[in-house]
This record gives sequence, C-alpha cells and structure tokens, in this order.
Amino acid sequence: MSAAGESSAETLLQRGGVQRVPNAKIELFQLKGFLSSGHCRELISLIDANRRPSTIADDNGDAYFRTSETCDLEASEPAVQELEVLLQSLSGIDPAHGEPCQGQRYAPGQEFKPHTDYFAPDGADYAKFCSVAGQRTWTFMIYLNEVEAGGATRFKVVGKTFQPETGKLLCWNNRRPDGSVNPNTLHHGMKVRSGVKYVITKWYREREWEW
Ligand SMILES: O=C(O)CCC(=O)C(=O)O
Ligand SMILES: [Fe+2]
Repeated sequence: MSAAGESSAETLLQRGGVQRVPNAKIELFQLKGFLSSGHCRELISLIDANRRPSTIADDNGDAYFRTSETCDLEASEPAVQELEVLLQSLSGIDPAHGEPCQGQRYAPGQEFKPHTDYFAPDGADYAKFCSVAGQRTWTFMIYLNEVEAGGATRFKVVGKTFQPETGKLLCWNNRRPDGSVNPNTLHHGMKVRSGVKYVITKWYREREWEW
C-alpha cells in the first residue's frame, strides 16, 4: 500500500491500457478513453457555465503566461462525483488529498506557457500555498475534446508531445524517487490555433486538503 497522497507506477499499470512514457527522467503515463464522450460533454457544459480568467501561483511578470480560462468545478455535481470515483479507482489516491477539480478552457491563441505544477520550494509564495496541505504530489489531466488545430501538451525535457483526444488522461509524478521536485515535468499547454480546447486538471497534495 502506498501513502494516502500517493499513486505509483505499479498501481497505474494494473489498469489495462495505461502506457508509461519510456524515460527514466519522469513517471508519466497516458490512458486513452478514460472518460466517455458523454461524460466529457457534461463536464464541458459545467466549464462553459462558470469560467473565469486563469491565474498562476508565483507571478512571473508575464501577463501572457497563462491566457486560458478556469472553472472551479462543484464537488456536488454528479459528473464531478463520478469523475472522482473513476480517478480514485485508477490512482489509488485518497480523494481527501485532492484539490477541487478544475476545468480549463482555451480559445484560439490561448496557452499555458512552459511550467511545472509543483510550487517552487524557494518561491515567494511557497509557505502560502503549501503550509497546510503540503506540496503537489501527482497531476491528473484529462482532455475533454478534440481540437481542430494546436493545443497539444509538450513535455520538452523528455521530448514528448500529447495531442488532445476526447477522454484521454495524462498523469505524472511531480517528484523524483527521492521526493525532491522533478524539473523534468516541465510542460507547455500549447496555443490553440483553431477550435476550443477543454481539459480537466486534478492535483493531489502530500496532506489532506481543507475543503
Ligand atoms: O492544457 C494543457 O495542455 C496543460 C494544462 C496544465 O498544464 C495545467 O493546467 O497545469
Ligand atoms: Fe500544468
């Protein structure tokens, strides 16, 4: 058994269809068809109904760093509850360690420039974001639709680019085996060129999240 905020390669690979990127620098996986297209459509309507400009944790002075919109998904929505159950059964992570699910929406020209999901341990806002629930452990991300052009997610350090595909899940460990943060997880939500891109992001913490 792993610790409550933890998944592992062993747990994830128990699920048929899970593929690991063959690179020792990162624990990064994909699973096609994780969500049905109907479930994706329901989540897209929730995102469309309640979106706001996206923000970033440590302001880096670039107003165009993350130009998408974000939706904080209500945990009481049936489509969100169903998603939580599916995530737990795949990852083995106790949902109490999860931040609330978010939706992200990118219109043409919008992107999230190269970044890591963990909080920089030497960043100005580290204590503010991590003092209660601790560092981010795992990221789970699901594409909700196909994008006409652009909108791929690029992991530059490990030379891997993923195309949006309805219901496809990516997940990765934000830390190395020794527990330190892993800069090889650097990733770029690339500009949408045509169409609209919708994704779900789910981040887990070392300790329980205070809802
Ligand atoms: O939209 C993407 O492809 C990446 C999203 C992302 O990295 C994030 O929301 O942290
Ligand atoms: Fe990210």
